[in-house]
Amino acid sequence: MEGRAAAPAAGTVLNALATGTGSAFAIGPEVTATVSLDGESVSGFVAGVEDADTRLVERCVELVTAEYGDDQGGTVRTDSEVPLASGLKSSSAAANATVLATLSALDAVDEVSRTAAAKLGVQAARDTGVTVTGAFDDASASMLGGVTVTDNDRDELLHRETRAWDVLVWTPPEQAFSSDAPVERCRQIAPVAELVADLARDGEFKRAMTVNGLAFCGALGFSVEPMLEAMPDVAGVSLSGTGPSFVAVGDGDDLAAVQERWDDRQGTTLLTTTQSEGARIHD
Ligand SMILES: Nc1ncnc2c1ncn2[C@@H]1O[C@H](COP(=O)(O)OP(=O)(O)O)[C@@H](O)[C@H]1O
Ligand SMILES: O=C(O)C1=C[C@@H](OP(=O)(O)O)[C@@H](O)[C@H](O)C1
Repeated sequence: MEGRAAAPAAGTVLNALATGTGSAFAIGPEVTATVSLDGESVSGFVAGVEDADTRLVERCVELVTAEYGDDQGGTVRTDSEVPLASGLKSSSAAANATVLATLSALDAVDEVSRTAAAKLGVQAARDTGVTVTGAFDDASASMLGGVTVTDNDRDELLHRETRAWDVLVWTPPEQAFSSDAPVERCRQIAPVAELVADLARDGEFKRAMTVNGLAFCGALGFSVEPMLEAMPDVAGVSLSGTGPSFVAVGDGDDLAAVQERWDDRQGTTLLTTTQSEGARIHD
């Protein structure tokens, strides 16, 4: 009994740590999960990462086999095109891919809606402490594709649209785990987050993410310089999640100008696009 599925990474429009309302958009790079249900306990592996914390994906397999199978164990392996803990929602993508791969291994894909599958991944993230709010914003964007706005306190989808943007990502050579984020400092910028949520619900995603980025750089102690370097050329740029990556959206020519500046920084830049199809199961 084997299943494989892939789910896209995502960038941030609104970080949910201030108010519980969040917004994110799916992007090209993916996390692929391969699940084999051939044992009693569940063991996880992350390709290329020796000491990775595999509890999230192991918990995803446990939750799915408990609800839709017979508590089977086995192995889950993830292959990620984005670095872990860099603000690009690898945790949500890994959880979504693992939930779908496990459902596929059980031949139970048609029994579960995509939204319900994303919520199982959110539950696994809460159970293993890798999230603050549950991050249904990131999970829904990765599972459904497009741009989503969610209430993470109720795990409710408030709004979803698709956008065809080019996307530039800069990832510095550091990690920032969301579970270590200074939540109280984020709550102090709640009035700004409410304004960003209003813009996002109206589909004004670019302006929303730029206001989000300026506010969350302040709350989380990141420099706003990468944003200032992008703002002459693009309307949408933000710190992604709790960092350290930044994302800028627009069209290719404008992003090329930003990429030249961000290429002078340490780390890597990646030019990709928005992704509107969401997670997919491999045959
Ligand atoms: N590809 C992956 N495979 C398995 N677990 C993963 C993967 N990516 C992330 N995770 C889990 O998520 C945690 C990082 O989550 P988080 O700090 O929210 O970062 P991100 O912004 O990348 O989602 C990791 O410590 C690990 O438990
Ligand atoms: O743990 C959480 O509840 C969240 C973590 C952040 O994302 P990252 O995991 O990318 O830092 C944030 O953007 C999201 O809205 C909520």
